Amino acid sequence: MDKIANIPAAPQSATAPASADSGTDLATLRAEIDRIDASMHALLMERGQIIDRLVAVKRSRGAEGGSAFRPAREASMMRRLVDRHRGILPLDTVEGIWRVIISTFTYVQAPYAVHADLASGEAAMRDASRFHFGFTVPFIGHMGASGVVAAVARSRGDLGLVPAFAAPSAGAWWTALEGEHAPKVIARLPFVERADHPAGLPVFCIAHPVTDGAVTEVEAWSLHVSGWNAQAARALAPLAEIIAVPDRGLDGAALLASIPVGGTVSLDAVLAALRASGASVRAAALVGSHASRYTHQPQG
Ligand SMILES: O=C(O)C(=O)C[C@]1(C(=O)O)C=C[C@@H](O)C=C1
Repeated sequence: MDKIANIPAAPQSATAPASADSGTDLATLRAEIDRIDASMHALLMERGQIIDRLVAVKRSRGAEGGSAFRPAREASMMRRLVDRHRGILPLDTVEGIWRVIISTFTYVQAPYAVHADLASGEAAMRDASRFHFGFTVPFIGHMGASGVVAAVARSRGDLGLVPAFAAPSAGAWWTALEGEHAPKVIARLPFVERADHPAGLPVFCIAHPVTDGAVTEVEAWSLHVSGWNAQAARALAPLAEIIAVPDRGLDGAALLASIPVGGTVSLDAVLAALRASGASVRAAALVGSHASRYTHQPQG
């Protein structure tokens, strides 16, 4: 390993743009590419050694088993990566490479599977899962969000992916996250959004709650509302992102409300707006949290 890592630095001339008449021949440039590839590979292997040490430190601190996925850390890494990226390599590629690196190093720390709800369309969900978690992590499809939540609940450290929008037949799947020991929303993907994201399906990532490394920039609240009406829906729209499905038992609706923490709108403001529009809130339960949605603004 040390031998491989010991790669001579690039000569200054090699980093300058080459023109056809610069005298630099193809063989020299290919030697540079080989040197860089070997260097990147060595760095990945070195990253693996650091992960070994990180696992030892986590164990010595009594980290519980389960998933090694740390959403706060990953959100911050992905934001920094896309913000510093420059050059001709497409951002989608850079992001995809790092998603595979991080997710696979998460997997080698503690194997996990990704359970995905395919009911709203398999292709986009499969793309999202493979983009964010790579091909080494097993992918298990389910026809419906409730199967995903149940599989995650049964597992030690598996992740679940459910569309983060009102999917026609999904029902109020988030109510299964209400119990104290139930899985919770721990992330919303993609970490970095943009209009033409190659795996841009918005998904909630569900897992047994992480005690360290959780991110609470946006809270996900399950609300049971009776007297749900069009005025209530209009009143909430500017306050919070809402998924609402009819709840016939209550003559109302079950809502999943995503409310930014420390912002201008609080849960109380959402509840007050519901009451002011004639609805009444029967129950409210925190069913998880995730990082703020982060939109990448392309340079230039
Ligand atoms: O930082 C950690 O706790 C890690 O486990 C390392 C690492 C990574 O490969 O960079 C892997 C998994 C986590 O989700 C975050 C980051």
